[in-house]
Amino acid sequence: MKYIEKLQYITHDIPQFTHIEQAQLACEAGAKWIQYRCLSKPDEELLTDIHTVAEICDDWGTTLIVTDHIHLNGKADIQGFHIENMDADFVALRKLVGNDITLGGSAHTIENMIRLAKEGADYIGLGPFASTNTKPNDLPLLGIEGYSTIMPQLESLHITMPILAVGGIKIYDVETLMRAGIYGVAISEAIHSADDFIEAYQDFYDAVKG
Ligand SMILES: Cc1ncc(COP(=O)(O)OP(=O)(O)O)c(N)n1
Ligand SMILES: Cc1nc(C(=O)O)sc1CCOP(=O)(O)O
Ligand SMILES: [Mg+2]
Repeated sequence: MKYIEKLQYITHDIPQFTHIEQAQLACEAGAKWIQYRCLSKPDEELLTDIHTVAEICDDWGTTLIVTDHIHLNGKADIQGFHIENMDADFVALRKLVGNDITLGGSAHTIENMIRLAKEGADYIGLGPFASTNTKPNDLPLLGIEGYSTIMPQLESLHITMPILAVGGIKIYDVETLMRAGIYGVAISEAIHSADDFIEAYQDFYDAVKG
């Protein structure tokens, strides 16, 4: 099983910080895992951004995951991809990228999770926990009840891969989520919209590590 970090910072298109600035701030705060999530730029601009983010991550010993854009594999120093498409064929994706690249998938239900586990994803982002401005969607919110129901079901199915909660998580939610048995959390807004980015990241870090 690959090592997966418990706190993942997801970059976002926001006016106050570029993706590169977010990566720099997160690394300065101690981030060991960054997911570069930019769905608005053409490949050439993406690669320019990603090369710089990869250099920052390399300097700080931070893992760089890119959301989607798996066709960029091999074109920059990227350690893995988080695939948004719930119907993606992870067996085919694994064949494409090989075993060394981390592949994460999104899930909303236990059925999604069983399929991702069978198809060899390395971790699962399970959400949305609560409503979020980062990715508004119509999906039912899982809330703490959702995680408390799903985690024991996974255990009884002997699915042991890391499960990260995602979507609208605030600092005061982390302790209860960890108690529900999740492995970690993936956060964007509560960090990038905080008065102090670095302090907010570090508060999440402390909460996740317990
Ligand atoms: C760790 C992690 N978990 C979940 C997501 C969000 O995935 P999803 O909502 O499927 O992605 P988008 O459609 O919003 O791109 C994530 N990015 N990371
Ligand atoms: C990319 C993404 N998708 C989500 C979903 O729930 O589908 S949450 C998310 C980003 C993280 O959320 P936040 O900014 O609220 O921490
Ligand atoms: Mg999605």
